Amino acid sequence: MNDTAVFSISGDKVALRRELRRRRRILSLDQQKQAAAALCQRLKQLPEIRRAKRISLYLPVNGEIDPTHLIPWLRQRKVSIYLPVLRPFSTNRLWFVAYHESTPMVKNRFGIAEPCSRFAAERRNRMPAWALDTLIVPLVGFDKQANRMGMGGGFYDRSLAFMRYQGPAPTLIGVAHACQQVATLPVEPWDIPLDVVVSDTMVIRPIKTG
Ligand SMILES: Nc1nc2c(c(=O)[nH]1)N(C=O)[C@@H](CNc1ccc(C(=O)N[C@@H](CCC(=O)O)C(=O)O)cc1)CN2
Ligand SMILES: Nc1ncnc2c1ncn2[C@@H]1O[C@H](COP(=O)(O)OP(=O)(O)OP(=O)(O)O)[C@@H](O)[C@H]1O
Repeated sequence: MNDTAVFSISGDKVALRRELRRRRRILSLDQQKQAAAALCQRLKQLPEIRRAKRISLYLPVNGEIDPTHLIPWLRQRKVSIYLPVLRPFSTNRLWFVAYHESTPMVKNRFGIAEPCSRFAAERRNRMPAWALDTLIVPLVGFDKQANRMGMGGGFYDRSLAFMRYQGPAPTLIGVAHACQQVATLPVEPWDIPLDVVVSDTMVIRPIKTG
């Protein structure tokens, strides 16, 4: 199962990322659908989701596990939903922009749908990350300590760097397919730790030390 341990020992993040992205991309439509349903079942049970009033999630691409089944449920519960938007004039940082039924959408430079720039530019349509209750973060890989690997742009790490300091902080929930688990991932100094990882088959919380 964890046949990629060899990659993490060698520290070859680029090769590991490529392999993990391949794994999720080759899942069949049926496997994708089942995984999304199982993921959302688990997410709905989590206290960090049930008590949240402001949540960010993402629109999946290229085999990413799909958290959007949560949307009707969240809307029913009057939870405000936000999407990550590539922040203009800023290196690899995100804005979190309101996602209503009527939010005008465009594709960003990675081909991911996001609220259009005119909508996102209006401050009233955005929420600073510290004011969100919970972020659902897309993972490329994770390990049993809930360490994460993302797309490699450092978007989430940069946008959440404020969490190193005292102050209000959202709960971070990483999500991925079970096949994206590896034995151990290298932890980088800039990595912001997740509170929990949820896949279609399990919920992993890091063992707290210190
Ligand atoms: N669905 C989704 N939305 C998201 C993220 C994500 O991981 N998933 N992000 C999380 O950070 C941000 C976008 N980050 C990204 C970082 C790198 C690449 C990337 O490397 N894409 C190409 C390169 C193609 C190109 O340059 O056009 C690739 O897939 O090889 C894509 C998105 C914000 N929105
Ligand atoms: N707070 C930060 N300030 C400046 N650079 C950062 C910060 N966080 C991460 N980076 C840079 O971003 C790059 C990508 O980091 P990494 O490989 O950990 O991405 P990732 O965590 O997989 O991506 P993402 O956060 O988008 O999911 C690294 O070169 C790193 O130096």
